[in-house]
Amino acid sequence: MAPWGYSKENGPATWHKDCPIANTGVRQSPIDLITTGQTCAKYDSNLKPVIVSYPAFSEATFLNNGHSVQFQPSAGNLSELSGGPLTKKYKFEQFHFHWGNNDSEGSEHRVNGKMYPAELHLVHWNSESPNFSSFQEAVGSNDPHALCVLGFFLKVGAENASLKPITDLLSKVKNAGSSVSFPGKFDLKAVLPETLTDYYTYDGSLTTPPLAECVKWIVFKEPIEVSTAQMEAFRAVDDGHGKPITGNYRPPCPLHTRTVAASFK
Ligand SMILES: NS(=O)(=O)/N=C1/NCCO1
Ligand SMILES: [Zn+2]
Repeated sequence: MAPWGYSKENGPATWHKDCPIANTGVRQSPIDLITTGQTCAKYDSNLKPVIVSYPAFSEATFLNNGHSVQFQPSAGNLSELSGGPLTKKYKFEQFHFHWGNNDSEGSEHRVNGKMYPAELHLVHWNSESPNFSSFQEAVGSNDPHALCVLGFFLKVGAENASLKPITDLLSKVKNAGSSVSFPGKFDLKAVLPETLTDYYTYDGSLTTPPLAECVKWIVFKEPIEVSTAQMEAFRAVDDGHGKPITGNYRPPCPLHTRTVAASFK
C-alpha cells in the first residue's frame, strides 16, 4: 500500500486506490453534524452518559507516525469504556489528534459546517466480543461496532494543564517515525469534561486507511480548551517529508441513509 497521507499526492482524494471503500462505503467518517433541518441529529432520551474508567497510565509510548501523534499505553492497561449508546465494554487502545495549520480548520467532524482547530480521538475496541481479542483483529472483524472512538473538539483558549504533559512532549517527536516512552503517569480522565452527557453518536468508520466501517462514533458537544502555544506545538511536528503535519483531517463524507442521534436537546 502506497504510504497514505494528507498531501495532494497521497491525501484523502487518493485513498480509494488502495481502499475502494473510501468511495463505495455508505458509512464513512467523518461527517458534518447538522443540528437543524431535515437530516439533523435527533434527540434520543434513552442515551445515557458515557462512562470511562481511565486509571492513570503508567507505561505508554508517544509516537509521531508521520500522519498524527499517538499515545499508546502498554497492552496491560485496564482502562475501559461503557455506557452511552454502547451495550458492551470497550478497552482503550490509543489516543491521537487531528489538527490544521490555522484556527479555522483542523477537526474531522464539523458542526453545521464549522470546523474546530483540532479533534482528539480516543480509540477503543469491544473487549467482550467472542470474535476478536485485539484491536487489530477488531478492525478486520466486519463487526459494525467492533470499535468505539470518542471524539472531542479542541478550541483555542486557556492553556490546558491536563494536556500539557502531551503538548510539551511534541518537540521530542518532531521527526516522523520517532517515539518516546512517556515519562511518568498520564491522567487522561483529567483531560475530559467532568460529565460525558452531551454527545452526538452515529455508525461510521475509521477516518484513516483502511477506513474500516466498524466504528460506533461518539462526538462530544463541549470542546476542550487548549492555548495557542499548545496548538502551535502540534503544527511543528514533521510529516517525514520535511514538512510539518498540518491538515491531517479527512473532509466530511456523505451521510447516505444514516441517522445521527443526540443525547441532548
Ligand atoms: N481517526 S480514526 O478514525 O480514529 N482512525 C484510526 N486509525 C487507527 C485508530 O484510529
Ligand atoms: Zn482520528
